[in-house]
Amino acid sequence: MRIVFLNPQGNFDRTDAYLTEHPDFGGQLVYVKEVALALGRLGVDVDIITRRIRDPEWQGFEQMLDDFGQLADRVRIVRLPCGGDAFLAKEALWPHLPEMADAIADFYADKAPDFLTAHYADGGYLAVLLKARMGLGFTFTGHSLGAQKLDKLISSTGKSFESLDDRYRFSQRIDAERLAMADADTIIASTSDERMSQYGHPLYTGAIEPTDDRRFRVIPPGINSAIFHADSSLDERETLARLRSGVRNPGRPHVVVASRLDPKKNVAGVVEAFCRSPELASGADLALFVRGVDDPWAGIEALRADEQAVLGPILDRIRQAGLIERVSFVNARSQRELAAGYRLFAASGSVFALPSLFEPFGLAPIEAAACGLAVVATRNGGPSEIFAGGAGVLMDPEDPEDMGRAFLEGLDRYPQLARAGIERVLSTYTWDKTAAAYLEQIETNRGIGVRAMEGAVPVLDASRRIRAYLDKA
Ligand SMILES: O=c1ccn([C@@H]2O[C@H](COP(=O)(O)OP(=O)(O)O[C@H]3O[C@H](CO)[C@@H](O)[C@H](O)[C@H]3O)[C@@H](O)[C@H]2O)c(=O)[nH]1
Ligand SMILES: O=P(O)(O)OC[C@H]1O[C@](O)(CO)[C@@H](O)[C@@H]1O
Repeated sequence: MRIVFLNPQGNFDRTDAYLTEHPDFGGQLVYVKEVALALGRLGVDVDIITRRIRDPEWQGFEQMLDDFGQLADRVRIVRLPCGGDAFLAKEALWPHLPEMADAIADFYADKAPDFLTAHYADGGYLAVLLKARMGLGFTFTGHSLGAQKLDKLISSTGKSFESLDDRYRFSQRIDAERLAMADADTIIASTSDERMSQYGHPLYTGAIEPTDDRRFRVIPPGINSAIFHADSSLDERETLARLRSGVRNPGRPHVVVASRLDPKKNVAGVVEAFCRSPELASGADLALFVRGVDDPWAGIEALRADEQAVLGPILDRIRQAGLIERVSFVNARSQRELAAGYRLFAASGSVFALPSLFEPFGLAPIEAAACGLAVVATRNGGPSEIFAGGAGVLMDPEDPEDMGRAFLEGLDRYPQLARAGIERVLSTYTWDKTAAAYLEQIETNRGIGVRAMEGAVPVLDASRRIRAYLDKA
């Protein structure tokens, strides 16, 4: 059997060269790669279809056919044209997806694959186009849906829909999501909370009914336990020395943050909570993993403009609070270094903070928990289900007082939380389980036959629907 993963946004290479360096290279990439590799281990042939990029700034994505090396001989990376050679942000891909659908149909002209799995709104839209054209069934995994992002950006920035739409293309994204939800054979959600609350958003009414059991399958993602584990005995001395060199007070417990510098990840919220709580600042230091710069106090020009726009005010706030000596910056260059850094901080009883305004699932906190950190996470989204029953502490990411309280509780109860977190992650979140569940679902779907598509694929434009929703709200 050959299963295709549709993830047009680009990237995928043997060395994970740009993981988390660009805003479009995050957890979804890790997810697609890990599930694809795990399906390969189950004996399935897998193609990850993605954008071909020929850009001197983003080298390594030029070849059409590639793979992940000897350990994954069943998994191919297939890079096809979509909107020219230059790297493009995901929001710029919409007009080019029909071109990519043509290229995919040509690529499989001699032998069609057996099933598609589509990722994010853009992969979902591609699947809708391919199903109409090639009669292939598909699963849709949203990863993150536009409606929640729109809500949070409107409430946190006060910007108009028009200006946000201009930047984030919600009109295209939300329509693409609606089409993918309506047309998918199965929608894969990471948690029941994601299924009910995210797919239940009023902007998806009419496209999907979240209580319809026939349309959903909840499949939790996983962690790579060869990387994220609590055994520090194998960590390389040089890596540890480099990571430790950025830490001002290595023996103290820390509040650790490792998120992309994206406003919705709300790193500034943790900094605000830390600066406001003398009790917290007297009991712990703050450690911020910021990839791409060793010492931000010496300058942040190496970061992209949008990252500088997030980090600049954070530095100002720390300076203004007189807490420079209490904040460490760590530059982890890969997931292996990130995991070694987590273990370093776990040794001093530290907590991992996930302060996102909204987090659809959250691989970062389960990876941190597997390395022995106690988790304090946003109550908005997946973490409320992942860490239910006391495996972590939940907080309101928009309330610095509540965040301060949650961090103190996490530090105070470190031994118990760290133990409960590891148990929860190891018993529930493995990529092999994720892949086995995908395979089972795909085999079931193939047995049933492909759901018929109703009507033609319309032009993507949800702007009237979104305006009507916002007027009502
Ligand atoms: O310096 C770093 C920091 C992070 N990471 C990795 O980046 C990923 C981040 O993933 P996640 O915490 O899940 O966040 P997003 O990148 O925002 O991923 C999206 O997609 C994920 C998979 O569906 C969901 O879990 C998220 O909620 C959703 O926002 C993790 O695997 C990290 O190990 C690195 O490799 N290096
Ligand atoms: O902020 P958004 O657009 O909801 O994006 C979240 C998505 O962004 C990415 O980080 C990059 O596309 C994905 O990994 C994730 O699914």
